[in-house]
Amino acid sequence: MVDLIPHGSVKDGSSFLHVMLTSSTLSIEHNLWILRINKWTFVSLKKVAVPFILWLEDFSVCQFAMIINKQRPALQEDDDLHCSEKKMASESYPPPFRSLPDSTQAVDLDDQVNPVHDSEDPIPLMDLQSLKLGEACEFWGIFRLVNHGVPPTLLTQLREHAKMVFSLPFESKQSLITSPLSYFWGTPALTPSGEALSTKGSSTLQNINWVEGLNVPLAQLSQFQIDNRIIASFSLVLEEYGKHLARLATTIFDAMVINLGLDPIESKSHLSNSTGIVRVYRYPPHCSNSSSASARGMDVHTDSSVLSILNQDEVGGLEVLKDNEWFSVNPIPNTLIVNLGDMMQAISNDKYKSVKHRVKVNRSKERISICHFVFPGEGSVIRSSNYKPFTYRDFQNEVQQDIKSVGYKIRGSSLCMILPSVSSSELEWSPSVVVLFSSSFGTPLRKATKRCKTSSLFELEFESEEMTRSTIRMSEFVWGMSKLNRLETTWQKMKQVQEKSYMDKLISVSGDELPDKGVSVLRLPQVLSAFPSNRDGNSCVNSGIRNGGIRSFKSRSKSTLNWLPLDSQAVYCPVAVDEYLDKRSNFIGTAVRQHLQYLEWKMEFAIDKGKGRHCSEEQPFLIEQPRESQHPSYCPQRSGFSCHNEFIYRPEYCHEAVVEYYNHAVGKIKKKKVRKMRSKAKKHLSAVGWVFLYISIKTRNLCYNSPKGVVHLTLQSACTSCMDGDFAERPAECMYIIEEDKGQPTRNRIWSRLNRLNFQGFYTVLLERNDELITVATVRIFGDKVAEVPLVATRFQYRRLGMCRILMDELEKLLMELGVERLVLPTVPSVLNTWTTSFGFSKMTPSERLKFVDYTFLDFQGTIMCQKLLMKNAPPKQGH
Ligand SMILES: O=C(O)CCC(=O)C(=O)O
Ligand SMILES: [Fe+2]
Repeated sequence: MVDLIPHGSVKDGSSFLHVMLTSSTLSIEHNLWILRINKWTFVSLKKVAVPFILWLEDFSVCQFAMIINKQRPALQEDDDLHCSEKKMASESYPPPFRSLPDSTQAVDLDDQVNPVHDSEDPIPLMDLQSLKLGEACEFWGIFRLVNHGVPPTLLTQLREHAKMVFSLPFESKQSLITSPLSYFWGTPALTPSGEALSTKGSSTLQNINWVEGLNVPLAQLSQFQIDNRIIASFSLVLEEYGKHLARLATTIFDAMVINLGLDPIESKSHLSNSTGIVRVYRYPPHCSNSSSASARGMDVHTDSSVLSILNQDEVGGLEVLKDNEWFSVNPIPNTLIVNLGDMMQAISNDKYKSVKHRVKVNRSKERISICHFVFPGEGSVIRSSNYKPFTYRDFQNEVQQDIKSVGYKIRGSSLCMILPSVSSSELEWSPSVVVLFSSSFGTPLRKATKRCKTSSLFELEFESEEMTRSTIRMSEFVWGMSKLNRLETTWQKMKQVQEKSYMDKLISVSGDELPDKGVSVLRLPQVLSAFPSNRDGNSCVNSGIRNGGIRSFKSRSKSTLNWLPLDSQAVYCPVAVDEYLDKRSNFIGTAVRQHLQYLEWKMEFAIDKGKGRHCSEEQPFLIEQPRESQHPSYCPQRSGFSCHNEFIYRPEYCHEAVVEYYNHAVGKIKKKKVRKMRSKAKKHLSAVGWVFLYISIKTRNLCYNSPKGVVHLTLQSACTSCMDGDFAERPAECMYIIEEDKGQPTRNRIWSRLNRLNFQGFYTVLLERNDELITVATVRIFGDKVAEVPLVATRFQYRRLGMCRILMDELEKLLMELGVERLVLPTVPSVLNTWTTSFGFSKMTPSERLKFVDYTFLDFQGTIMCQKLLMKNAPPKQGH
């Protein structure tokens, strides 16, 4: 059945708007919201005004929403929605992840055995502007970063994009995600070309990691043309993100070099941002049960990187090991997690710690995380007294060997890492109390013959000819053991070997040395007790690390008042200063104070008079001090102004502000509202990629640079340009619509002066079966000359079943009955063929398009206009 529901039939005074949105920040599940809208279970604009996209491989890029001010859907329907969303999400998972057991029955056995401290957040907190790294790096190997300067909108946007990419059907992800990106699942262990290793051909899911991911080598992103629109737009956001993260990595690394007293010149090559890789992960929900209790999001590991910087969503699951205890790294909005990798440990000569961590999957919610890794530059040799000189490539080769043989990385087996540069003759050896066997060192190890009295080194005897003897550090010894324990076959082998009395004893060490507590290890405490307690050089006392970033100042007052330092928190928030100035108030709010504190202003107050005063060394009172170093990635090459003049606004999406400010410019708004609007409009411009530069710091006059680099000298001109600019110029999510006033139907307001943003006259065509919506299209008829169908969408589960054809056939019949000559629609290039070969459309030539220049068709950037003549087959007209 096809219903034609005219939007105009809504008579309650509610305004309605069709919103075409070309951005892709919402996940595909929002499809359902739209469908529900068309079922007249309306949602408020707030729910749907966020940009979204529907990607329909069969047809076209379709984006739409109809906004009507009505009640929220009933609760029951919400549940239904949740179920279908779940089902749909499940179809996007790799097949082994699709069964979603009942979460209420799940018992996490692991938790009982291996308790995790998650009541509070013990992870050291660090302010990028005043990094106090020592304790965090030495004892934790991980810290939480605040004041990092990455816009919160970018962090969220990235995760939303990621969600959408992961929501694509599993098969599409496999075929669409191509070089330089790669898609993997079941393991985070990849080859250098980004291919997953261990899930292939794996018959057992026992050791599978409950994760799927994208591997993104950042430096290559801009060199490849990505055809798929969702992935292409995701890669643009990733590029933007990568620039911020490169800035963070450099700042943190430089601070570490200073903290470690290393030579900054020599250390430079130990971190190369061109090596930056982003891994985007989705952890589907999973309930541990008896058959798959071992399934984890990610097994215990250390990162091979110099630094890893993590952006995680609100679900949580990351845990780190410290002093033999697991701690949850709780999700805290707008903070990033920095963890140190193996390379940093080596560079620091083991002073800093490459932290062991793992990810637990949530029972009912999927988790998104985005991890950025940086490595030493190609050929950069790491030299330190604990290790033989090696390059990252050497290390990586060893890691690849591990992955090939056992499916995961064993840090200690990397030979270049384990061979200390000290010569054996310098050490004082005693006979070893242990003898072990392991094939995990690449070459069969026969026994450990001697143990060093003064350090945790063993001398080993190998069975191979080319390497007969070597030394090994205790930790590597243990890693080797753990590796052994993970391999059932080796266990067998080991037993045989034992029987052959190749080994005298097996040893074990305490759990913190092992990558996984669950592995079975023979415990011989008496052997253990023979080892020195500092066997890994890592013994430490629990460190309660202080928050960084807050500088306290001594009073320099010469007045008779008793001036005391004001110790407020330092928070980067320039817009607070701007707002303060806009209001021209004498009241300095907390946010301003925090920002000034951040800029290292002197902050004092006098108790007896209840006064406060703020001044910086060089600047007069409350003059904003732009700091180039904070946001180098914002530094636009695109304008003639130098970037130290840049003024950074806290981005806040609010299209309405721009519209309002524009309306003010054309004289429609009262003056007193203007100040507030101005600041909001600027925030919005900032959120959609505009950059502000001071023309003169003294007068605080700004100029406004559009994302394409066009400079505007007034905010009015910037707002007008932002509203009226090309789709190409304007970021996609910038569609200037207005939200209904709360609960009150308001005037129908169309916010653009442009015809092509006129959304009146649309009809929604629905294909339903048994009250279930299958396909929808949006159609607008321009008299009998032409009709347009800018949007067609079929629900996931009904795709590729010819449903769109049924709807289009019915629609065409209907249009023909109405005497409409021609039907046009915009299509993305990749599905042009479908429309032309299966649906009888043809590409419109430029001259044909010109004939319709007065018709305000909705067409989207990157789409091709197609047309189909209807009247040639039209049945004779019936009298109306
Ligand atoms: O997803 C996470 O939270 C951590 C990922 C991780 O540890 C890794 O990619 O190495
Ligand atoms: Fe990791």
